[in-house]
Amino acid sequence: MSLDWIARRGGPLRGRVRVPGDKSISHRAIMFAALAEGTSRITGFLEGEDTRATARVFEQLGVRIEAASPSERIVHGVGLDGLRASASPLDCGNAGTGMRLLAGLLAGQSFDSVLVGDESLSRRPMRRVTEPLARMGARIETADGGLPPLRIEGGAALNGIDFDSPVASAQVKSAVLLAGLYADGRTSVVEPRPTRDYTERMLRAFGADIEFAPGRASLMGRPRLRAVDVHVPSDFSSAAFFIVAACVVPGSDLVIEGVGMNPRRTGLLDALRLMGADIEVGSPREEGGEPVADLRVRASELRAIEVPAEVVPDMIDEFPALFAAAACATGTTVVRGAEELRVKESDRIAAMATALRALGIAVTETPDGALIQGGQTHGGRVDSLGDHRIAMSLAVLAQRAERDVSIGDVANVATSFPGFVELANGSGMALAVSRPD
Ligand SMILES: O=C(O)C1=C[C@@H](OP(=O)(O)O)[C@@H](O)[C@H](O)C1
Ligand SMILES: C=C(OP(=O)(O)O)C(=O)O
Repeated sequence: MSLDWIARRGGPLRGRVRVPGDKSISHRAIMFAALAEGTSRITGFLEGEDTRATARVFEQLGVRIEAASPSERIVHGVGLDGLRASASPLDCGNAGTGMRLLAGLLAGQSFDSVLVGDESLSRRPMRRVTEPLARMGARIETADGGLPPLRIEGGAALNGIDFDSPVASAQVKSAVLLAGLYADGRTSVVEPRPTRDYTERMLRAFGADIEFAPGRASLMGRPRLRAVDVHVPSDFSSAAFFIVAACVVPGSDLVIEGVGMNPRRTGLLDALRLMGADIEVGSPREEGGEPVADLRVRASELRAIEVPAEVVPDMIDEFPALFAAAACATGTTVVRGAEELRVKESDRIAAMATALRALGIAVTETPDGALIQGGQTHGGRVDSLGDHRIAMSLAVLAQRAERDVSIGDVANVATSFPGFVELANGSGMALAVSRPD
């Protein structure tokens, strides 16, 4: 069913909010708990469509998972060799993370599997994982052009490799490491720039023999994984929409509680501070082995910047929100080295450039980024192209628009951020849901 929003200038953002659990950690918690021996309890689990799809896949593979209460899962692990074949294809929905990590994990099984996804996922490149996995001995067939579905042949004998990844991607690194769990010997990955390290941290917590440092990881095959409880912190990428909204809506003073602050995720804070944002990191602490904090954000006048290349992977999912901030800043913000944005749920450079222009903001696209000239946002009709992060970023920008902004095709916000509309309205934004047909 098609779903639109009508967003308009709201009041200042005030009070305290808590956003849902981290998507990357929730996917991995289900996967590693399923492969462990014993029962793991996951709290703070993201009740999003992406992570629920991953849980359903493991149920199809014979793992019993109880939804004890909202945001809680009890996973009855089956051990490294306990998964069973599924008679039907495994549907990863909209989730690149789900499909790419599962490709590595299923390459080491004794049975065949087929991974499918929705229309958006079916357009996303999979050779970046199937090529290194083939070097390990995996047998995976893609559709033409290296696209899903993925047909994975079971029974392949995998060997560990030294993989020099050409792309800074936690999904690629993780796919190789997950296949490495089933490989003979050691599997090592080196990255061109460090990416999020949840796979490494969690595999260690589950008992794997793994060494890692920013930009590199190395694990021994055939470990014995033992159940542990996982607490999932709030997702920095979901907090990002509230951070930017509170920066740009005059008079705002908002606290976002319990936000995951893994340094491989917080590049947006660096970028916004360079732009003159007023963001305080309060009560830094550790929860479930991850740094978390309460962020207090007050409105300020933002200035354009050139986003430093080294923070790009640390804010890869935050660029749509940064584009919204740049549209409200004085001067021209320059983004480079972010070509990965073109292969996300949508081409996020093109999607944001088109939408911003429709709202009166001058944007020049480049192959690996954009130049965004801050200015007054008009009203109008824009399309999120079914991309959750584009939809939420445009809703934030609309808080500074002269007139109503109608945002098309927003249903996929449920993949990463169930309850966004209610939380946004509760904090002071103005967002109404409409069903055009
Ligand atoms: O490993 C992960 O959980 C993710 C890695 C990133 O993708 P890439 O690995 O393609 O950069 C990110 O964009 C995605 O939202 C989640
Ligand atoms: C890119 C994203 O996720 P995935 O790759 O898992 O679809 C995202 O959530 O922004």
